[in-house]
Amino acid sequence: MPRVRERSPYVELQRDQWRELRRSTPLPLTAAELARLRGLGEQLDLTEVAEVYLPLSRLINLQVAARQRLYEATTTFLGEDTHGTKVPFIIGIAGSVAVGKSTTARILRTLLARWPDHPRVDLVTTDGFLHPRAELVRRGLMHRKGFPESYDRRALLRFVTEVKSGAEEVRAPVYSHLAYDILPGEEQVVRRPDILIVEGLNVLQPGPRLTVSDLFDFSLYVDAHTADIERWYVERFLKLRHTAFADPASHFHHFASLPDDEARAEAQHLWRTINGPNLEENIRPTRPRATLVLRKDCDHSINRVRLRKL
Ligand SMILES: Nc1ncnc2c1ncn2[C@@H]1O[C@H](COP(=O)(O)OP(=O)(O)OP(=O)(O)O)[C@@H](O)[C@H]1O
Ligand SMILES: CC(C)(CO)[C@@H](O)C(=O)NCCC(=O)O
Repeated sequence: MPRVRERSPYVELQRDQWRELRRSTPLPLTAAELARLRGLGEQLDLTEVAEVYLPLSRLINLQVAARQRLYEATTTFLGEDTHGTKVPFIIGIAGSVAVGKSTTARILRTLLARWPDHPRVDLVTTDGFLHPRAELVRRGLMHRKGFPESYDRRALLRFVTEVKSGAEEVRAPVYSHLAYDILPGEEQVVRRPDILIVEGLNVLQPGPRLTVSDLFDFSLYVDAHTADIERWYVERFLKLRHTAFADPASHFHHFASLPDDEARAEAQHLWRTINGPNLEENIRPTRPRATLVLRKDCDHSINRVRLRKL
């Protein structure tokens, strides 16, 4: 049985306990589809989808229905009629750079969209809400990319508020890792999804005013030991030399021809000066706020789950 910590709002489950909670949820994904969703360096296989992501998909499906009933309770109280309106269910996914958030987000998006009750699932990453490079330079923030102040937090809050309010069309800016900048003129359009997933380093940050996390109906934190995440970051950087960095248009193209030891030193420098401090100072402190923490082992596999029950 799941172990319940006394006087704790959380319940911790080992993977073999968690996987039982899938019940009869079917696996609607093939190995080929999974390969397309898997990020560079991720190890995730169909067994992990079945054992970890299907129970999660079932839990969220139950919570979407419950959230709708809660919304209807408030409209009844106000003496209004919902006219069958559904409020988009908002999911936040937080965690360090290189922990595998974007793979988690893509898998979850695909699985949730296969339930007949909520087929329209959109995914946005907060990368699009980074200030453009010129603005970061102007504010002296080029070495703080990914820190809370490097984002246009007001624009992100406005975006999610509009989606949740049922706006017909809401637009988000688009970031490119290749350009290391926002792409001028490009946008992502979101049209009344049943579920919106918002993935980003700092999405669980609280604030003195309303923040985007206040609009989340469910949130996930992808967690691992810092030393493992640093290693994954450096290994990914080494691999990117042969893929993304090889493109002459890449901001990091000058790293493509670096030998292993020099590339490793560059990656470690970026980690130790930017991404590591951001994890310790800003990202990990938000972990207690997440509805669910997915804990990864040194080989990327998810071995433990912590659910906020209360
Ligand atoms: N400099 C880069 N050039 C090209 N692609 C990159 C670069 N950095 C990261 N990527 C790719 O972009 C994707 C998302 O990376 P990003 O840094 O936004 O998220 P992350 O949090 O580091 O990754 P993850 O999703 O693994 O947690 C990853 O699949 C990664 O391979
Ligand atoms: C765009 C972010 C902030 C988040 O995805 C990150 O990938 C980033 O660019 N961090 C800055 C340091 C680095 O290049 O890894």
